[in-house]
Amino acid sequence: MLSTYKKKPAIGLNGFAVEGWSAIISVLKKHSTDKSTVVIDCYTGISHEELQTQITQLESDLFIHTKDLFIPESDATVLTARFMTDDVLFGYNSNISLVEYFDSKKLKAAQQAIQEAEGRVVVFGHGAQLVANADTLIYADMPRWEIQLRMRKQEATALGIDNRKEPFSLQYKRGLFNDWRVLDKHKRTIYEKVDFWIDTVMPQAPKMIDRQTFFAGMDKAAASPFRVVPFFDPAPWGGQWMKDEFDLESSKVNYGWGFDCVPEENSLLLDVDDIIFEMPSVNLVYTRSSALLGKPVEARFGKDFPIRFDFLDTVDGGNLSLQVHPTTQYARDHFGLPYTQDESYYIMDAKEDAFVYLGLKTSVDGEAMIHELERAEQGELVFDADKFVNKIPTKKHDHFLIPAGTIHCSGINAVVLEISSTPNLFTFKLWDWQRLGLDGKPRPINVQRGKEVLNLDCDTAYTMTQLVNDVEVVVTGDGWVEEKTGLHKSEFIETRRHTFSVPVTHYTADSVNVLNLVEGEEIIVESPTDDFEPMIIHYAETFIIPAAVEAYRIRPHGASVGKTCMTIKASVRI
Ligand SMILES: O=P(O)(O)OC[C@H]1O[C@@H](O)[C@@H](O)[C@@H](O)[C@@H]1O
Repeated sequence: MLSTYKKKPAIGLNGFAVEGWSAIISVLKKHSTDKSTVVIDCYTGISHEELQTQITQLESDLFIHTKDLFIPESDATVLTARFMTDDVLFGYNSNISLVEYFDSKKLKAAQQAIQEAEGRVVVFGHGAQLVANADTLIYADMPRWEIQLRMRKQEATALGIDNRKEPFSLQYKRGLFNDWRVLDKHKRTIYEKVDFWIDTVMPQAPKMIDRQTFFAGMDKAAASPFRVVPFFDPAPWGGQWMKDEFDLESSKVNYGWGFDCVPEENSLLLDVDDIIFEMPSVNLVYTRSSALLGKPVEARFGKDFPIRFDFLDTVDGGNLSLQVHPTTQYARDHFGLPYTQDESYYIMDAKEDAFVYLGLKTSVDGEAMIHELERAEQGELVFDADKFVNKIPTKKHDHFLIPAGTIHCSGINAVVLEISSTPNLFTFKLWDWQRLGLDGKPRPINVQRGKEVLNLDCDTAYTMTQLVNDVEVVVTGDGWVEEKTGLHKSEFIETRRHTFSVPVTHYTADSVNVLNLVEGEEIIVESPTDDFEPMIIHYAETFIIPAAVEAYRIRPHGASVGKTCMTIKASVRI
């Protein structure tokens, strides 16, 4: 099948961009005099070797790598121990500042040496900006998805610690709970000062843009519909649907995950006069939060993008683990999360035998179920999910609402579009069907945590009335219908489904909108007042409308003209 799904969406603009190390070095040489201080700060995941080799071409009289000014690894381990915890999966959100990684004596000595230096000074590494007043400040950034790939290949060192030999889950835990928080906090303070941004996602094929181009990209993205770059990953339960539908690499055994809108992990592409510059999309959230999120959303969530869209493909795969997510208070107490992992499953596609496990059967003895789960965790019995949990047949366009604390999982042969709050690691697996993870080992089960958050009052009646297809028509017009499909009243996301064969006008109403074309081949998103360039969207593509857009119009386009299309739209309840 010919796929129309675009895997590399980019925001087009004119500006300054160069590619290749020799072009980058020559721009930097021109930009800095022989007596100036050039500072190259960076995120984790970059190749320190590649960068350092190239930077030495700047011919400095004094070269400082911040790793030589850091506290020893053993001290960095102690510094972060409280946030890393002993749990194999979960840490606690760190509040460490980057400056705490520096040995204060070494830092002072370096600053003294810089003052006394006569020629060009180059400072490179994490936190380089904290060492010297830069005449030229460069930032080598890296999207989190690429960092994860490099962690798996043991190519990414952590902040102040070389943990490449650790299992991926521990490397990721350190990134998520500590390093990325520390580095993001620092990056948020220097956006306005950075003269040049370097993209080294493709080894030995770097790109560089300047400050004006960076902000022009941010301004354009915050004022028009845009997409982030989706990424796909296999899973123990992964399926075959996305492979065909999105034309993914056929040699992979399966694809379970499709992350289509997780701005803290996805990339954003700027197409600067045909040079494609890749950066973490969270840069947009950090620099243009009020235009993107909307002021009331920013007031509540700060610079967090609160909505996540992703696909879970189990077609010819397996059941997800039977699981539950922490309540808000549990997530605060145990992980330092400001809000928890509330979810919903919108069914994109389903085979005849597809189903979802959701909520407890009426009259189930919750304590007895937990006891059996505990015994199953010990390998003493095979847990009989059907005895305790509602197994609900599902079809295309069903919407299941999954507030935290609800026992759930999608079964085999479905394609779920998860429309959820952003946190996505906080899954307490209760039962994993005696299956191994992709690494050949059983995945960690968390009945002990799960039993503390399970909502035992969520029985069949509650599930069927409150969590399954709680759909209400909001308004209809000639050729279109708008329905409210969720989420549950205890979740902060509102979802509206539009079924239409004619143009429909939408209003952001002070909240970022995230949409997906769940039916139909192609639509076009336009500004009723010509404020942004029209954007074409294909089946299953997720797209983001910044709150500042205010009004936008969607109509069937191309092959879909005259046909009925459907979008699902998520926004934050204000
Ligand atoms: O945890 P597994 O079994 O891989 O399930 C896959 C995923 O299911 C979804 O519902 C989410 O809750 C994820 O957080 C979870 O990880």
